[in-house]
Amino acid sequence: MVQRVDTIMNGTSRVNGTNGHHRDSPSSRSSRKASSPMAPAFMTSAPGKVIVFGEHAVVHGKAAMAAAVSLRSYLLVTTLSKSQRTITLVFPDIGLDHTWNIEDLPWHILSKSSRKPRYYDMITTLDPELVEAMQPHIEEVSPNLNSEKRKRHQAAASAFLYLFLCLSNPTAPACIYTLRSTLPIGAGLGSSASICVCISAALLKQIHVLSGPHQDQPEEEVDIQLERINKWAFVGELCIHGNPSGVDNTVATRGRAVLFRRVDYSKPPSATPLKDFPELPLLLVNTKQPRSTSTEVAKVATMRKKYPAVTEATLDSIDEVTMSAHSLITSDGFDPRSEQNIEHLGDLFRINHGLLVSLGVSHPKLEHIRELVDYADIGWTKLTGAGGGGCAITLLKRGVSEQAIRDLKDKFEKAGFEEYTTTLGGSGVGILYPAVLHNGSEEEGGDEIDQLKFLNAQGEEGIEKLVGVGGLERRPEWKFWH
Ligand SMILES: Nc1ncnc2c1ncn2[C@@H]1O[C@H](COP(=O)(O)OP(=O)(O)O)[C@@H](O)[C@H]1O
Ligand SMILES: C[C@@](O)(CCOP(=O)(O)O)CC(=O)O
Repeated sequence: MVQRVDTIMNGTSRVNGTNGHHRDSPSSRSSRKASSPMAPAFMTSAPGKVIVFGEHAVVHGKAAMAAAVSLRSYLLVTTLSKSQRTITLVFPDIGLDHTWNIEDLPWHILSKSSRKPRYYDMITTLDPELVEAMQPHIEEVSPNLNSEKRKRHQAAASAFLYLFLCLSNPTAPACIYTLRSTLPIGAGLGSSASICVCISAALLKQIHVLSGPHQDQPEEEVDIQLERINKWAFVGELCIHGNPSGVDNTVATRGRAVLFRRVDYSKPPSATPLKDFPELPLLLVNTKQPRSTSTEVAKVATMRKKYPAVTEATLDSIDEVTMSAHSLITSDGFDPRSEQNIEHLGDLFRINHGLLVSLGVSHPKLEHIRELVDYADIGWTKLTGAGGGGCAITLLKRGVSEQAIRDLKDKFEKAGFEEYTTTLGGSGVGILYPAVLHNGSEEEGGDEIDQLKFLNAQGEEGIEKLVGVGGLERRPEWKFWH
């Protein structure tokens, strides 16, 4: 590990924010040799997701239905002065702060032309030699933490470093990558995918291979940019999870809601956008029981090995549930206000959850949420995401009284659970370039979002207010590929 020198934390003099843009006088422009200006600070952002139907089965080629949530991750990229040759990750949500010397990184592995992937390649597996060459640089990340925290740090650092090595080069500008998220980490809401999308979009932007987003961008061009971001986010997910289906990064990239299926991992998945995804009366509750997606996914793989026929039949049943829900919500007469339609979806929630229980990926705390809802008799509950802890979603029956919901929420609170207010089906990946908002002030250049302000923003509301996008905010300076 190298000592971090002169970063934005201990002085802004060498940091190139937008307000630090060189403004040369005409005479200095003509007398000085032209040099490429430093890039302004910029931000990327991507949402988390809820899987409404089909988690785990989707890893084995079955369908899943998922929608973006308004909780999001945000990455601020700050370029340092040219005299510096370091990249720094500042990920305060997990307490990670690490610096690498760019020149020390294992570029030699990628110097063979057949090895270095191109930014437009489709990568479906990690290069074992590159993973091995990265190991010493990953092992130096937070070596003194307990194993659980170290794993978290090293997983996030691996995803970043793998993408950086593939997409960047030894002459890359020194940078600080500061990441914050309003998503709970490791709770089934796709936090890892959302950070991978932020990282992928930022690195692709830095090597100038993303066009737009801009108004009137043709649909096919929009699609190419989104696929480019999504493909590399999937590679980041491979580093964190080992065996991701790709549904999380697809929703985090594209936003809205999708019906997703990946049968052949060497080919792109099919992701059908669900236009007009209904506004469902949902409660989203976190057990706060930590767990890891890769452990839960491995449990199902073990079940499949031990009991192939039974497990395959269970996964097929989940597929049937997802497709039945898809037929229902895309049918002409579907109305989320109809008692009958909601009851039909509720039955599918219950069946899907039961099948996940039988795969061994529930947790007593998830069952406690389900019990509380069942006792109150006001809805249907299923786990969402990998399970083993994390979050559950409850679909509320029509006509449930406010009081009954309040009583239930009290019980959740007493049990130590946390409820989130979020809307489904929001925007996917977005970019704020440069990281400046025009807050109605007349000052030249607007208000720059610098690292200090970003690190000091308090909670979900503080972050959204500062960066100008999320559940409560939608500033026009943010651009999305739609
Ligand atoms: N805000 C964040 N900051 C840094 N790393 C993060 C953040 N969110 C997620 N991660 C990375 O993703 C991992 C969680 O991934 P995972 O177990 O799949 O949970 P989830 O269901 O939330 O995606 C963390 O251990 C960490 O490495
Ligand atoms: C269990 C799974 O279907 C979803 C995992 O979601 P999350 O990482 O718990 O947010 C795995 C996957 O699709 O890659």
